[in-house]
Amino acid sequence: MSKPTTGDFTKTAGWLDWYTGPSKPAFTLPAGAVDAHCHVFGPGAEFPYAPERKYTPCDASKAELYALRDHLGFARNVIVQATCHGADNRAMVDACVNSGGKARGVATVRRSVTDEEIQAMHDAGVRGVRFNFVKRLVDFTPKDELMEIAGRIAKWGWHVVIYFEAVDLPELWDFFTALPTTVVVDHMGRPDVSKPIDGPEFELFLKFMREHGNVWSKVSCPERLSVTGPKALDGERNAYTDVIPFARRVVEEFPDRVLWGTDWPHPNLKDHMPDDGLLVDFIPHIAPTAELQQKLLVANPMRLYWPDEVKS
Ligand SMILES: O=C(O)c1cc(C(=O)O)oc(=O)c1
Repeated sequence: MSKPTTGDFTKTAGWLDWYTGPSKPAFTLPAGAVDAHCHVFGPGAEFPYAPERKYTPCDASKAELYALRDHLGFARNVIVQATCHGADNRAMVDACVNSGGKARGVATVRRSVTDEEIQAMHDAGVRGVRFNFVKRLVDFTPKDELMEIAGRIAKWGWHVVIYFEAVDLPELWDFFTALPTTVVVDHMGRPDVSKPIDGPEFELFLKFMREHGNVWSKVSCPERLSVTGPKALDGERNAYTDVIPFARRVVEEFPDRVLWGTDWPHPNLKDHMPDDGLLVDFIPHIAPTAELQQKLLVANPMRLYWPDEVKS
């Protein structure tokens, strides 16, 4: 792949561009595998970044995303609205519409969104909204506004994707458990993997899933969560070993409510940019059997995003 462009925007200082030469995974993805968490950025010249954004990325276009999908062996993508586009969903919607039915989307909307706009996004392939509670990424939105949005999108059968950090779960608990839809947690609720897996923080996350059958989790982003590495670079096929017990625990306890995604183009990484092929090789460490892999990569995302294509 060629080097990422940036258009007229100036990238955030220290920005790490996505990796242009991903390896072929050694792990063969099951047929029909879905990369259930990835983004597009711009291109800024066509889809400008939002004025309220907290970072300015390099561009990551739909064509580059489709090329990565094919290279890694995925059949489909779920494209999650990135915060650098605010509530302007045009880049994400454009990437869904032009995918030939191979992409679904998750949008960010404000209270002012109209039913007609929701319907148009639904027709384009959007199936959820994202509520973000990570303070470095977004300004605060009142919970009553979010609850109103959740109530409205439920009519389209959409779900709510939530992004938060583990330390904030106690404070957000009552709001999350009151949501009326399926709720999908980004990146396992960002556990601190240097803390014990049986400690109170991760235990609270497991209790959240255990006591609420509508809560799903993405077991993604080991490259963000890992403290000890090793990094998914230079052929390393045993990367991010400190994240494995956490992700595997979630996959094994809740095999029917987990999703996996590359998180390409990996916004805001500070330390290194992983080789996406080696990230795919992380999957069998957290989903060690063919049955778990089939659920994580095919059956679960198909049930949530392409239910019409699932034989009952
Ligand atoms: O941790 C992050 O920085 C991050 C940012 C975004 C976004 O800006 O939308 O999405 C993610 O999945 C992760």
